[in-house]
Formats: sequence, C-alpha cells, structure tokens
Amino acid sequence: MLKAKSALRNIPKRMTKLEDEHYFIDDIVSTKNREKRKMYVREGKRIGYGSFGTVTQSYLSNNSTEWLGPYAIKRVIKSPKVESLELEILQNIKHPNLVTLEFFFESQCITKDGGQIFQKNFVMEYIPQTLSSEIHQYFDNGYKLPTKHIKLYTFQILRALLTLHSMNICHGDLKPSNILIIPGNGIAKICDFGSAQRLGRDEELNTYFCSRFYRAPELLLNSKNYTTQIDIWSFGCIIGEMLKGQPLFKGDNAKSQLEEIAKLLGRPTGNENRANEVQDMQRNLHDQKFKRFMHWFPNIEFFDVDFLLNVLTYNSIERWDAKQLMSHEFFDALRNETYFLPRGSNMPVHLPDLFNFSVSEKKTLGEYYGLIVPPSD
Ligand SMILES: Nc1ncnc2c1ncn2[C@@H]1O[C@H](COP(=O)(O)OP(=O)(O)OP(=O)(O)O)[C@@H](O)[C@H]1O
Repeated sequence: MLKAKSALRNIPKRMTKLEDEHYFIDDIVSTKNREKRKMYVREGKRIGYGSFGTVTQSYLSNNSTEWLGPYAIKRVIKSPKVESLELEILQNIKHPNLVTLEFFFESQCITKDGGQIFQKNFVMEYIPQTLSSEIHQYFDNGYKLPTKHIKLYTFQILRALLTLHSMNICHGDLKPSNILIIPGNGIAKICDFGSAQRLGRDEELNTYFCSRFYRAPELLLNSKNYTTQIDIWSFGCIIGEMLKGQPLFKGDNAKSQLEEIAKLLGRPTGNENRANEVQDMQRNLHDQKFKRFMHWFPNIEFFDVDFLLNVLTYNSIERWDAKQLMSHEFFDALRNETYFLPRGSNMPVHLPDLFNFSVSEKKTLGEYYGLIVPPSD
C-alpha cells in the first residue's frame, strides 16, 4: 500500500507531460454526453490524502490557455477484477446532495521497482469546505454551530441517503470530512463513495470498513447482516459532533468504541423495543436514557432529543430510516422559515431548495412526502 501511495505522487504515464504543471490526456470522458475528448490537465494543491487515493485541486483546458475549473480530481488505484461502484454511483446518480462528477479518465504509472499501477481519475466539482472544517471554524473560536445550520445540513445528508438507500447502496464511510458544504448558501453534498456497497446480494459482506468513530454497533460486533441503516448510525454521530464540537464516541478499538457508546445509550439488553421506549419516555421524563441524552446535549429542545433517540439506537430495525427522520419535528424549522444566517454574515439568505423532490424521490417517500414538504408546497 505504501508503494502504491508513493507511486500516486508521480504524473501518470499515459498522460503526456508538457510542462511541470500540466499534462495532456487523450481520452477524458465527459459525464454530460459520455463523449471522449482530448484535454489538458493542470494539477494544483493537494486537498485530500485519504486511505484510498489523493485529491487535488485541478483545472482542465481544451487549448492550454483558457482553463476551466477549479475541479477536484480524485485518483484511486484501479482494481483489475472489481468494477468500481464509486464510478458507477458518481456517473449514474445525479442528486443535488451528492457531489457531481464532470469527467473521468484512466491512467497508469510505474512504481520505483518497475511495476505498473492502473488508476481511475474522477474529475468532480470542487467544493472547498467540509462539515469537519465548518465544525472547527465554530468550536475553535468558542462558538457553537447554530441549530438552524445543523438542521439544514443534516436534512440534505438524509435526502442523499434516501436516494442511495432506495437503491440498496450504503455509503459506508459517512463522517464530517466526507460532507462537502458551501456555507454561503447552506448547501451540503456527500462525497467519497470509495467504501460504498450494494447490499442484498448473496455475496459475503465486508464488516471492516467505515471510520471507527462513526461505525454502527452491528459493524463493531462483526454482524454480517447489516443494512443501509449503518449509515443512519454514522449520521447520528455526525449530528452529535455538530452539537458537541468533537466526535461523539471516541474509542481506540472496537471494544472501547462500544464502551463509549454504552456511556450514552446504556448497555444493550438484546431486547430493545422502541415502542416501549417511547411509552416509558412519555410516562416518565426521568427515564435514564432520556436524562443521559439531555445531559450530553444540554440546550437542545425536547423534540431534538427525541430525534436523536430515534437515530442513535442499538437495534438497526428500530433505528429510523431517512424518510421517517426527514418527517420528524426536528426539521419543522426548515419547513416554517425559509431563511438562515450564514457564518460571518448578518444578512439572512434564502435556504437552498430542500423540497424540490424528483419523481423517483417522491416515489421513495410515498406517504411521507406529505409530511415532509412545507404545507404550502
Ligand atoms: N469534490 C471535492 N471538492 C473538494 N474537496 C474534496 C472533494 N472530494 C473530496 N475532497 C476532499 O478530499 C478528502 C478525501 O477525499 P475522499 O474522502 O473521497 O478520499 P479517500 O481516499 O476515500 O479519503 P478518506 O480515506 O479520508 O475517506 C475529503 O475528505 C475532502 O476533504
């Protein structure tokens, strides 16, 4: 893996290197019309160096004088056997809350010991901020993320998950650094489909994926029967992080990760029953779990605690899915008021269009559609 990583720093061989800063490729595919064309590529600063590849801020040109961009180019090693689900998702699922792929191309490079590495290059729209950097911007300066912003970004994450999950695809690595945001207009888009999996096939499922702090209890326990609900758990961890300014559960290994989770949720009894839980909660506000949530997340409303309880649930069947969560009172603030105040601004800005659901989204939402859109829509 180390060898591969150092090889990735080289300019790929099938591209003709013209000058230090740009090179020529003769078969770049546009996702708009699937046509192949010749283009120049100029790679700039490195913006991500993940476990699977590199991401650089880049520009493209038809003539090497006028440059289009910036774009983000993610370069990953191409497996000769496995077809890339990452490319399939980026190419085929167009959604306002999934990062847009503009072009892609293949390349190859030579390692120091003379081996050959084949690579895929995804040329995506460039979105300079992540939810992770946004959380830091606030908390490092002694502020909390405004509740409206939390609701705005999380609603869009759920909208993206609704579409992925309706295709039985789990993202598999949801975390704040994989949520790209545009703070000025409140847009959020999920990126990084490198760990995505299509579930429901009879193949042996991998349980070792997803960054530990965001890994669902069923994955920590090595269950082979997990569902797309593992992303909902990660989603809950993201909200927790937006509220607290740091990862909600920070274990050093799977066992201590489960212990951290138990500090908030209590120990799993093996017989969690959501219906009873709600009854208990309504009957007795001093319910232990509810009290712990209130203690961990002071200053949030009753309904917001209820929302979190529905997300951070051991039993993945009782954990609410994307459409149920989108219909929760937690998001009423987005249905009732159409403005928000971007960071560092005192001019309210119109919320992005959150409810312009496509035909297939409406079909997936079914009876929930009426509960999710604002009354006048
Ligand atoms: N379209 C984009 N625009 C701007 N930045 C991006 C874009 N895509 C990815 N990035 C940045 O690059 C980082 C790494 O990208 P990505 O997660 O896709 O790669 P990875 O190798 O799977 O990384 P990791 O192992 O950290 O998940 C992201 O966390 C994000 O900060």
